[in-house]
Amino acid sequence: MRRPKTKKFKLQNRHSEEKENKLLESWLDSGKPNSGSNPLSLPAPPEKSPIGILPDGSFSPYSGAKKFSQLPLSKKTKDGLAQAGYSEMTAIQRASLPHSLCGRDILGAAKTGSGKTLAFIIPVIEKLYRARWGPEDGVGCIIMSPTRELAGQLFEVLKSVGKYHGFSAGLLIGGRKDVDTERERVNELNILVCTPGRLLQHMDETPNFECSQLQVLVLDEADRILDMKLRNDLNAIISQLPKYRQTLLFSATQTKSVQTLARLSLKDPEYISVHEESETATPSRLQQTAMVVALDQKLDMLWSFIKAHLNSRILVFLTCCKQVKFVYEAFKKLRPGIPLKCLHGRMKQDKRMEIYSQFCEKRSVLFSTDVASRGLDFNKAVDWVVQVDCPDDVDSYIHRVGRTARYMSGGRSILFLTPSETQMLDKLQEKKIPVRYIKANTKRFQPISGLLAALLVKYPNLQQLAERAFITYLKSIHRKCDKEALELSNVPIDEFSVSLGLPTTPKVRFLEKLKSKKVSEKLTLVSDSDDDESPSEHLEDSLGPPSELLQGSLRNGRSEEEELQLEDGFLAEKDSLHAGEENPAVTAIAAPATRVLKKKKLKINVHRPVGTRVVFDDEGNTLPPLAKLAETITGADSIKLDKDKVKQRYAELREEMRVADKEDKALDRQRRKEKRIKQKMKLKRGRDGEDDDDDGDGMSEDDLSESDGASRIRKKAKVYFDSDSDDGERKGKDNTGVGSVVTLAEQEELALKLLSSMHS
Ligand SMILES: Nc1ncnc2c1ncn2[C@@H]1O[C@H](COP(=O)(O)OP(=O)(O)OP(=O)(O)O)[C@@H](O)[C@H]1O
Repeated sequence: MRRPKTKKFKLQNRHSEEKENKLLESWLDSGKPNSGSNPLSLPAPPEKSPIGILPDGSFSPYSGAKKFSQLPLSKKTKDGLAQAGYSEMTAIQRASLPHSLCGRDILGAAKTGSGKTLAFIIPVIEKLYRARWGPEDGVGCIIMSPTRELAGQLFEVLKSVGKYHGFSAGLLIGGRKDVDTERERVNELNILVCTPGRLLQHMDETPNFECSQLQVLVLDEADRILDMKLRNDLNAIISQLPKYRQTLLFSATQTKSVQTLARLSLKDPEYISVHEESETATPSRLQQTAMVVALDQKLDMLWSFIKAHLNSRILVFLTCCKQVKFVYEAFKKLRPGIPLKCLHGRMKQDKRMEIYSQFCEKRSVLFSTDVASRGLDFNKAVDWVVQVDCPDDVDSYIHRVGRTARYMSGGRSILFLTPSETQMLDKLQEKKIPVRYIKANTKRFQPISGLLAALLVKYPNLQQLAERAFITYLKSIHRKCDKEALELSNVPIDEFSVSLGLPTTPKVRFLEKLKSKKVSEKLTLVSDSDDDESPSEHLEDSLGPPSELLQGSLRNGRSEEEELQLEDGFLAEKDSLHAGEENPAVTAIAAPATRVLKKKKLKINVHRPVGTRVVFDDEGNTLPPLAKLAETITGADSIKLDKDKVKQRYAELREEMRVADKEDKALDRQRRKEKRIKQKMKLKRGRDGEDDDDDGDGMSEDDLSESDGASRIRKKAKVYFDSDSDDGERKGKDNTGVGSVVTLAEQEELALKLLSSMHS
């Protein structure tokens, strides 16, 4: 019943909109303001605006406009913009708004933090306003984002700029439980801000949900939404949208692939890339640095970095959720002196949103996966972006570092690269990304592998996290190696495991399979060719570290290295740059191949010492004795760990364990004694024909453990005072004259122990 009315209404709307668009286009095409009647009383363009040239060669009277107030926008939008504090336009807004307001399809590209959000929010609001869109018209616009946090952020901008308009807008993102409430309301919404998955869920499951009247489709971070991972979702969504619509695509790394864009059926899109001629592809106020850090020193370096920047807001990127979880939990226990937070895709949505807003508000360190790499604004207040693991590609790098130096503010970034990842620097250079090569200040380098090892002994859960982080990281490296034709055998696996504090290198099934596959391939080759070389030589070749490859991938020409002196002094000074002494990065650059071999040898010595007792864990893995573990950490590591500290920590740990063991034994003795006494009492009562309720109040042992401390002491005391004592223990009489098996001092000690166990 509602549809025909809506359609009629829509036709009228379209008619008036087309008229208005014609008017605007005539302005744009003629280069002169239209002096004729204006149905929406759009303001005339500024009289003395410098005339700009549009990509199609025509003049635009608005391209010279610098302020939003100079654009033909509705008063409500202008008020919303003014209220939110936006007056001057940024480059991408200046360049794209004259086109998008005319209803053209846009492919917008501009650096991170340059204001692309307003470049699509304004035309969306204006389009619906001019079409006099109402609740009965249903969904008029869809704004899609690849992540939930970004969708939330876009929704906030839409709310603030569109606050004087009467449109209904909704945020549809996964991880929210109120799908049913969404279902009831989704048809009444005019603007949907969503992630592809949730939108598709509504398209599939919500009765009567349709977008047949859609006017504008916006893809923020378009290249990400169009890439392979979200490909199927997007295709399914597009198939349910009308072809007659305006499409706006924005990203800092815009795709120009015709094949990709063909799926969106764009109509003569305007490609607007405002920074294409710019000297750099990243914001000019962003200071970017990179340093070579061996894989097994990354956590040490990260810890040292955090300790040196306790007054900064730091965003740390790691490859996977498991790494984020482990590093967050481990660092939290080590207490660096700054609040720590973590964000990854496996967290509950409410928690994710909470962390996101907390990080916007407070100085802290946020460990995150790439879920925070795109679009997030974090209140423009991130001081440092630290990439502990090399990003997958240059585009990912651009988006990650783009979380700082946004709009007018400055920012810094640092990228840790292992010796085999240094080719990334060349790729960045090719794409006009100025990264300075620096070194760490060795004086501020604080190794933590020993502390992590101690933590893992103390907290078994943390050990599990470490193992998972270890395996997942290797998997991610394996995937990368596949892509970039690198050898996984270059990765110092044992050293990496030790650096996470793991007592033994966990078994990695896929690695073992890979190794056996390689060995069998080699053996087949040997048997095929009538070669004189022994198979064992081949075997060694295939398993040994191909050090040449590692060396070959290193950058030479160290004279080109630049160093950055920062006031915090974390980064190295020039002298130490060339000294190559204690700096782990220097060691890694100078002789990576020999170092790996040396460490391999050491490792073998540590794990298979002749004549040493081999200890096995529950799963049959060999465990080095604790002393040997210390050797592994202190002796094998070329980064000169603080041996004394490690030893001292182990001594402390041993002492703690000794005390705990003593207490356990004492408790166990007492329990056994107690049991014997109870048994005797039972026997005695049985003999006397009494009820066998030994406490007299009907409480079981379990009840006893649940009851409050005072009654526990009373009950225990009762047992001792009432019992006979013929078990060979020292006998005594208390002043009540009742027979007792323990002395007063023992009773006091027992009571104290019970109290302390109760508190712990
Ligand atoms: N015209 C403007 N005047 C003042 N501040 C602005 C203006 N436009 C945008 N900003 C501010 O600039 C910051 C970055 O804007 P926005 O998030 O839109 O950047 P972006 O280009 O979309 O970045 P990314 O590529 O990372 O998604 C925001 O804090 C926003 O409030």
